[in-house]
Parts: sequence; C-alpha cells; structure tokens
Amino acid sequence: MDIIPLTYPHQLSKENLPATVAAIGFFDGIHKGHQKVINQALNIAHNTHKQSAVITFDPHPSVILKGKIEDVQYLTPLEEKAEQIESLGIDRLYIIRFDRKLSQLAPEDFLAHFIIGLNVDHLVAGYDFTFGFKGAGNMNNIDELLPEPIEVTMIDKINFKDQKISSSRIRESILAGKVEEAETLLGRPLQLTGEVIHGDKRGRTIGYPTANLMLDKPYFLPKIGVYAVEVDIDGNTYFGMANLGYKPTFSEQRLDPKIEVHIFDFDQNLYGQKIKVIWKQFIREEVKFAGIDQLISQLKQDEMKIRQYFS
Ligand SMILES: Cc1cc2nc3c(=O)[nH]c(=O)nc-3n(C[C@H](O)[C@H](O)[C@H](O)COP(=O)(O)O)c2cc1C
Ligand SMILES: Nc1ncnc2c1ncn2[C@@H]1O[C@H](COP(=O)(O)OP(=O)(O)O)[C@@H](O)[C@H]1O
Repeated sequence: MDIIPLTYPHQLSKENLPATVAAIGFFDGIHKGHQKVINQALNIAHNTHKQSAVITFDPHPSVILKGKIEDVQYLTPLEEKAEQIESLGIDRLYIIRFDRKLSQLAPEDFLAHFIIGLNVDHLVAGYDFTFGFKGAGNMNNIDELLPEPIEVTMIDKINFKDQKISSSRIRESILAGKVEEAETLLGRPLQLTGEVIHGDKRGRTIGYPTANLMLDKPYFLPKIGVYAVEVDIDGNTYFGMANLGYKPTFSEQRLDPKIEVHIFDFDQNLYGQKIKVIWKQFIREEVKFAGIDQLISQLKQDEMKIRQYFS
C-alpha cells in the first residue's frame, strides 16, 4: 500500500493518477462500520478493474475546530490505522492534513481538489460523512456540489443491539472493561503487542512469574484491572491472566499503568521477546492488599476463575 500525505493545496495532478475507487472518512478504529465502507470500495475497484484508495484525515477535526490540544485518544493512532487499512487490501492511502485552512475550504472546492483532483471516479462513504466548511457538504447534497458527475455509493449505518456502531461507543466499551463487546464492534480482537522487559523479580518468588510488557506503540487501554487474556508467542497461543495497573500493594505511583501477564502452563524465559496479548474478559478491579499472602491467595482464585473461563 502506498501512503500519501497531502496538505491543502496538494501538488498532485489528476493526469498522473490512476482512475480510483475511494472510501473516505475519519475511520478511527477501523470498526465494523468502517470495514463495510472500505470493503465496498474494494469490491467496486475489483469489479471495475480500478485502483482502490482510502482517503482519511489527520489529526481529528476536533483538534482544530474545538481547539483541543493534540491529546485526542485515538482507538487507532495513525500508524495502526494505516496497518489495518493495508490488511484489508487497499492500494493507496491518502492522509489529508486537517488544519485551519482545510477546515475553511468550501465543500465544492474540497470535492474538486481532493476527489476529482485525485482522479477518484467512484466515492464510497458512510451515510453521516460530512465535508467542507462547517461540514456543509454531506451525502444528500454531494451530487449538486460535485464539479463533474462521478458515482457515489452511500453505506447505511450498521447497528449492534439496536445502537449504531461508532468509535465513541467502542471507546466507552473499552473504558468500561467490556472487552468482548469491543471485539464484536471492532470486528477483530482487542489486542496489543510489546517486548518483555525486566520487572522487580517478585513474581517468580510468589509462584506467579509475570511477563512485564513495554508496549511498541500507544494503545487505547481498557479499564484498570485483571483480565483473562490469550497470549501469542511465536505463533503459539496460550491462556493467561493479565494485570493492567499500578501494583498498589507495592507502589504509590498512579500515572503510568503497566501491563503484566502470567501465562498458564508455561515455563520459559521471555525477556527481550515480542508477545501479543488479546483481552478476553474483565475479571476484577485491581486492589491494594494488606500483604503478599493476601495477594497470593487472590491470584489463586483468579487463576481458578480464568482457567474455568477458558475451559
Ligand atoms: C492476574 C494478576 C492480578 C494482579 N492483581 C494485583 C492486585 O490486585 N493488586 C496489586 O497490587 N498487584 C496485583 N498484581 C501484580 C502483582 O503485584 C505482581 O505481579 C507481582 O508483584 C510481581 O511483580 P514483578 O513482575 O515486577 O516481579 C497482579 C498480577 C497478576 C498477574
Ligand atoms: N508462566 C510464565 N508467565 C510469565 N512469565 C514467565 C512464565 N514462566 C517463566 N516466565 C519468565 O519469567 C519472567 C517473569 O518473572 P518475574 O519473577 O515476574 O520477573 P520480572 O519481575 O522481571 O517480570 C518473564 O519475563 C519470563 O521471562
């Protein structure tokens, strides 16, 4: 997949670009609804022997329009968004820099410059996609705003349990620890990868060694607590129990939560290895124990409960 960052104005000329079917949207999370839009563009491109593209924006418009500093918590930060889009099989990804100048572009100029100007002759978007100054362009008036006619395909909203699948709904699910619901809405497992680093070497002394992770990129983390997890090591899947938190029994810091996982029926050195952790179910809140014996007896209960969950 070619990744092409664009600003307004860009210097590309239509004549040098292939006829393209493009899906457009912010697409944070690349969830099931987004996948439907992108897959529709892919199918049309395949059937009409054209190139496929995704057109997206960075940063999120709210950063510019609502003056939020760049601390929007993305479900898929740009790098992961690009990876997800690539995995769907898209040929090129245009990333339009969303700045003040872009936000002031009239809807018809947006289409002329970023749709017609990129040789897009078939555009696919969700029913609620808006574009141009004050979001005045939308899927109802797009035909009148296009400087020349092209095909436009609108994808209806998709629901889960009578509610629209949206990035904000998924964010809420994850923050509430509802990781199985997030998996359903995302249409893929909620997971992260990191390198196993050294901890305090306490785990082995209490019968529960834990692989401590240094994450390889920023992730949208679930609620603090203990989870049943699947662990992927070199393509092999194991079951385990993870703690996402601060180890309040041993530490006072509350700023930077850490992830560690005890893998069932496993006894190998993992330091320096990359492992993948897939969140399966929230088990309990993290607590500050009076001492190490209370922690151990709770870990035994967690293990029983989680082994049962997986059996
Ligand atoms: C399943 C699981 C649950 C845990 N729950 C708690 C907890 O509720 N409170 C806490 O202070 N630490 C908790 N821990 C963290 C342990 O304190 C930690 O694994 C232990 O101190 C070993 O740390 P080390 O890997 O740095 O040696 C949990 C760890 C695991 C694997
Ligand atoms: N079942 C297991 N689950 C997790 N790590 C294990 C397991 N068995 C062995 N290990 C190894 O032990 C290390 C964790 O032991 P621990 O005493 O908790 O040390 P640390 O505090 O450095 O994480 C892991 O990084 C890994 O290399």
